[in-house]
Amino acid sequence: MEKEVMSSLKMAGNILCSASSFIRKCIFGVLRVGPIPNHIAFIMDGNRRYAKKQKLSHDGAAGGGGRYDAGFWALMVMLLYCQELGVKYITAYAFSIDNFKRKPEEVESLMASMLEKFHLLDILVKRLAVRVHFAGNLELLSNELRASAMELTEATAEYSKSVLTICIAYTSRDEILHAVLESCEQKRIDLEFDNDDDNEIKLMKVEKNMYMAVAPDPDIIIRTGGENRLSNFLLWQSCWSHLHSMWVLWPEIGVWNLVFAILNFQRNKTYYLEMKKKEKEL
Ligand SMILES: CC(C)=CCC/C(C)=C/CC/C(C)=C/COP(=O)(O)OP(=O)(O)O
Repeated sequence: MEKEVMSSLKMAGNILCSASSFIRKCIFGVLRVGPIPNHIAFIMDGNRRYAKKQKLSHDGAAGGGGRYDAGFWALMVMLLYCQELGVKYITAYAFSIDNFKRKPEEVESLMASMLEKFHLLDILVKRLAVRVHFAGNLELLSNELRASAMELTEATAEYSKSVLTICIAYTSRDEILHAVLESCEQKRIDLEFDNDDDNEIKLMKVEKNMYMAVAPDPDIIIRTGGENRLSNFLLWQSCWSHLHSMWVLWPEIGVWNLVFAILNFQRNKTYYLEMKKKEKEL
């Protein structure tokens, strides 16, 4: 009897699974009629609130890193959906320089959790042909974590199906400062800069020194957790991005949230293009 119940349950599960993947494929097909973003960036907010809700360790004590497990898997699921949709670039704000100001035991457990996740990523991204890139001031990380990040970057350098950029020890102001200082240094040794360049060319040369230079500007920035701020994330790159904030906590983000964000982007883009066209006609 128990065996029969189990096999019926399994069968029901399979039917549900294939039905939901069929529905997802249909919805994605409809989405593809409109413009599909080339780059989506995520501000993954709400991990601690989720841990609290689930009564997971959220006080930074031993094992506190476990609270980011669900968040990590949510990112992997988003990566899969983006691949299926044809979104090539995915960027995740994993740890800001300001996060170093959290309680030391919390920072420590988060860093230990990151290291564990990098090992997992190493297996997952190779299967999915994803190139991993790290954006941020990696000098601020422990030697072990930095070495692991660099290994992952090198090991996936040849993949090109998608590009996953993990912003770690990152703030946008730090990135801009870094790019400007690098550019000044290049100008000092007269490497690339020409005083007669027009501003567009100068901007491009500064942009080349950004941590995010591997990716085009994001089309959509999705922030979970209900806040509407950019919190020092991609300030330079977001000047034409569609900002989409949602109340859902990051580990709870699902396919419908992504679909809704893309639909909003498509509506916004059509509106923006129409405005531009009208501007030209005037
Ligand atoms: C390898 C890799 C990319 C791993 C990703 C792991 C992950 C989900 C990191 C998020 C880290 C973080 C500080 C999120 C903000 O939520 P919060 O802690 O501020 O939560 P709150 O908004 O509820 O306070």
